[in-house]
Amino acid sequence: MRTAYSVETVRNAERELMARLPEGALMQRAAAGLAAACAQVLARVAGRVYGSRVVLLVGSGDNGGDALYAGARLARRGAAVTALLLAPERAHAGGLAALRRAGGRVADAGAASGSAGESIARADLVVDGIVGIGGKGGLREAAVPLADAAARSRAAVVAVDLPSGVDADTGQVRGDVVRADLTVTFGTHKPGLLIDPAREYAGAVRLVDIGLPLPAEAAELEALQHADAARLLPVPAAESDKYRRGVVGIAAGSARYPGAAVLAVAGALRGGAGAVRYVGPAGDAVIARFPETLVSDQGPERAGRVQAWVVGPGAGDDAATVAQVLAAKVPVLIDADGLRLADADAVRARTAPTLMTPHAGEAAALLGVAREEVEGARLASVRELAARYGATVLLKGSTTLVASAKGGPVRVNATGTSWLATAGSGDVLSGLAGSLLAAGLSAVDAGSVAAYLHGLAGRFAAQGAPAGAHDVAASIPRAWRDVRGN
Ligand SMILES: NC(=O)C1=CN([C@@H]2O[C@H](COP(=O)(O)OP(=O)(O)OC[C@H]3O[C@@H](n4cnc5c(N)ncnc54)[C@H](OP(=O)(O)O)[C@@H]3O)[C@@H](O)[C@H]2O)[C@@H](O)CC1
Ligand SMILES: Nc1ncnc2c1ncn2[C@@H]1O[C@H](COP(=O)(O)OP(=O)(O)O)[C@@H](O)[C@H]1O
Ligand SMILES: [K+]
Repeated sequence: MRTAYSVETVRNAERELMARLPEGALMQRAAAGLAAACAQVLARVAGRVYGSRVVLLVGSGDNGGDALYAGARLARRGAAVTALLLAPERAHAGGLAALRRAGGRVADAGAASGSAGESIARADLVVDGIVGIGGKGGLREAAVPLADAAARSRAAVVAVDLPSGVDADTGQVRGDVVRADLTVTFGTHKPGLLIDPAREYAGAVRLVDIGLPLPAEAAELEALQHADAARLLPVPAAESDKYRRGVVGIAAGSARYPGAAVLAVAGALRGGAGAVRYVGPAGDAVIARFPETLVSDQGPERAGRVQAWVVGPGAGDDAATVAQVLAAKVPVLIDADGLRLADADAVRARTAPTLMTPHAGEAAALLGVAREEVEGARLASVRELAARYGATVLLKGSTTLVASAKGGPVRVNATGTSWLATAGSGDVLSGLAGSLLAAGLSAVDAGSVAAYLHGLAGRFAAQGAPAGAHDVAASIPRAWRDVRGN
């Protein structure tokens, strides 16, 4: 499991560790890891470190200190290193001395603004040490021209700890920020490195272990890795039969949107339940495509036993079906139209697990805010929804988040691809997650494993070219095999 911790937790761990270590030791660990990563980047973009041109953007805190010490290491290996100081009188004194000793140049970024831009334009590598976890808000005015010059330059940009200006704890981006090709982060991932919009500015992320003592239960975010997903996948045993594997009920589709039913069933059939029951007006379309589906034209109450329900994709205005499903004593996944039609009190009153799967627009409607507000503050939004509804909430998007009403770390999924932004792919996800619920996974596990498989399936289906939602569903088995290593 990959984890991310809040700035406050990182600071506490830093204090605890610093008390046991000689002064400056932590920063040296960070700088060593940073310099090694920079050397690899230089080998790629300039052929080698010796003779390459490196510009350090140095703010007034320890983030700038990391950049200066790493710059000193690169200078000792023969790189021409120039540090541009945003606040010369407050730049990290030890780092500055080390850089000078190693033969690096130092300039005042403000006084030399024209030549600062030129050195950035000619650089092979720009190291962004403007601000890290001590930052508030977007970049300050003085730093903006440096970030702009770095964005225009051909140089690779390596961010120290975080791309300067992003919010470490929330992933929010207010105003200007640095766009990095690589972020070298210390001790732990920060939430902003895993959640959009900030994640997008971090580029690839490399974690340098500096020995921070971080308690597992204090994590803000968790991201499943292959081994975690593999452990959670419901795999049938010799004594399994279709009922023991779980039956998932899909109450979806309408005369207007029969395709949503077909796609939800397509996802459900690949999710690990032993059987898929469909109720609703799109039975003919479902059977024509998937003859293995158990189709009923009765409502959910009379459809026969299921271990979990999915309700809502393409449901139109069928509030009665949503209400019937919510009254069921089994886990329920509510998606799409179902989110609009579900009575909030009925959701809160449920005793079996509930998993709601809104995209940002649907989440905004439920919260009564503008869509941009949800997109800019995804972590707070998903937590707020989970608390309001007393349910597990999976917020879809480029980084999908899954929050439990009980609190605890929020799961973040990073397997997706923007090719998944295609009509109907959310229907596939809801069927897939419903199937995992029926197979016995908790709501958080079902949601996060489904997002994990769905993201991988999207990659396999697309491989750099457009794919339809049915292609995504058809690639789910490949995602399973990939996760299980066979
Ligand atoms: N924690 C750890 O374990 C370890 C941490 N380490 C490193 O320390 C870093 C944290 O250092 P830090 O605490 O000195 O804060 P930092 O990020 O340099 O920023 C503070 C400075 O930025 C300024 N500033 C603020 N907002 C700004 C903005 N929007 N735009 C521009 N400037 C802004 C602010 O100015 P002020 O408000 O004081 O005027 C202040 O001077 C951390 O990210 C990591 O790199 C590693 O060395 C080893 C282990
Ligand atoms: N830019 C993106 N990057 C990665 N995944 C995305 C992106 N945009 C959308 N997705 C994923 O695609 C799916 C779209 O679902 P949804 O918005 O419900 O679409 P629909 O209602 O058409 O099925 C979700 O799983 C979402 O997480
Ligand atoms: K930075």
